[in-house]
Amino acid sequence: MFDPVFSFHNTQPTKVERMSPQTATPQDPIRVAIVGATGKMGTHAIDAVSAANDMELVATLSSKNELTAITDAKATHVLDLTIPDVSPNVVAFAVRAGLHTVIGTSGWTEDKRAVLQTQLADHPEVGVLIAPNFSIGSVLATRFAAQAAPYFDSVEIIEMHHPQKVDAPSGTAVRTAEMIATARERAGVGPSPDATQHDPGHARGAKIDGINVHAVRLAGLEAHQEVLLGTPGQQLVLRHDAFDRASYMPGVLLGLRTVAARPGLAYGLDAYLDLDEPS
Ligand SMILES: NC(=O)C1=CN([C@@H]2O[C@H](COP(=O)(O)OP(=O)(O)OC[C@H]3O[C@@H](n4cnc5c(N)ncnc54)[C@H](OP(=O)(O)O)[C@@H]3O)[C@@H](O)[C@H]2O)C=CC1
Ligand SMILES: O=C(O)C1=N[C@H](C(=O)O)C[C@H](O)C1
Repeated sequence: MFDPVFSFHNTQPTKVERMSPQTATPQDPIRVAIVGATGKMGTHAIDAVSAANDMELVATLSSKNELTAITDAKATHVLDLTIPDVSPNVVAFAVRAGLHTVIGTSGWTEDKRAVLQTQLADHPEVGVLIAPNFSIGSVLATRFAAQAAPYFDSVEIIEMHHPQKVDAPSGTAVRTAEMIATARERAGVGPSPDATQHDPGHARGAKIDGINVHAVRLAGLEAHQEVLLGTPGQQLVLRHDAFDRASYMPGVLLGLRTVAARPGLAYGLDAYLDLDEPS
């Protein structure tokens, strides 16, 4: 049944909506510490968490703070919006402290996720969400791309971002490539045809799980991605545009509201959404 607490549209649930059906008493507020609070995502997240009446913003950290500020503030949840080199350290601290953690930071490679799994094994009650993208449009575009990918000979990804972005390719592009590769492998579809033999400057992009990913950094852009799918005589283009960081905030709140009920590691916000598996 539809649960308003899990709705993308409901960024302001009332206390009544958050009552447990068993006890019919309001739940304690979610005590959130934001790490990376001075950043572009962090400043939006401060507003979103502060405006949510089922949450309390108890700590805001930047590179200048010790992580112990999180536990000093008695946070129950950590929202990590930092940089790829720092995020694993923040998350390891949070998991050790038994705090549910939502990660928006990019750069969570398979190796880093494996280390996190071992850390979580010692804290089985803790929930962690790695969300490469919090916006519903992007999550759906990635799912649609994975669904379509087995039906086309060729697939390539172009991600386009603002020039302040420190990592490439984007976490969203990596996740999209992984899901496309899995869907094609399950369907027994081989690699995209490509006669390229000489490419000393890597003009064909990075290969992520066998999928070519191209990264553009352009002043004036925010966060955009196209998945190009081609087969003789036709092309399908799946494009998502995030024009504003406000697009991520319903997903941030959904993650914070859900993570405690999902112990262990979830990868991708789609894990918290009721979506059909791509075929
Ligand atoms: N999942 C999603 O939907 C989205 C994810 N992102 C990702 O979120 C991350 C943050 O993006 P954005 O806000 O644009 O980045 P910014 O560069 O604007 O912010 C980075 C933040 O990290 C902080 N930071 C840096 N080093 C440390 C440290 N050692 N300890 C604690 N905090 C530190 C910075 O603090 P200080 O001010 O002190 O330097 C700053 O607050 C990126 O990985 C980005 O790709 C972005 C958009 C959407
Ligand atoms: O740095 C950004 O801006 C973004 N980062 C995330 C990523 O790496 O995919 C999400 C979105 O693309 C915006």
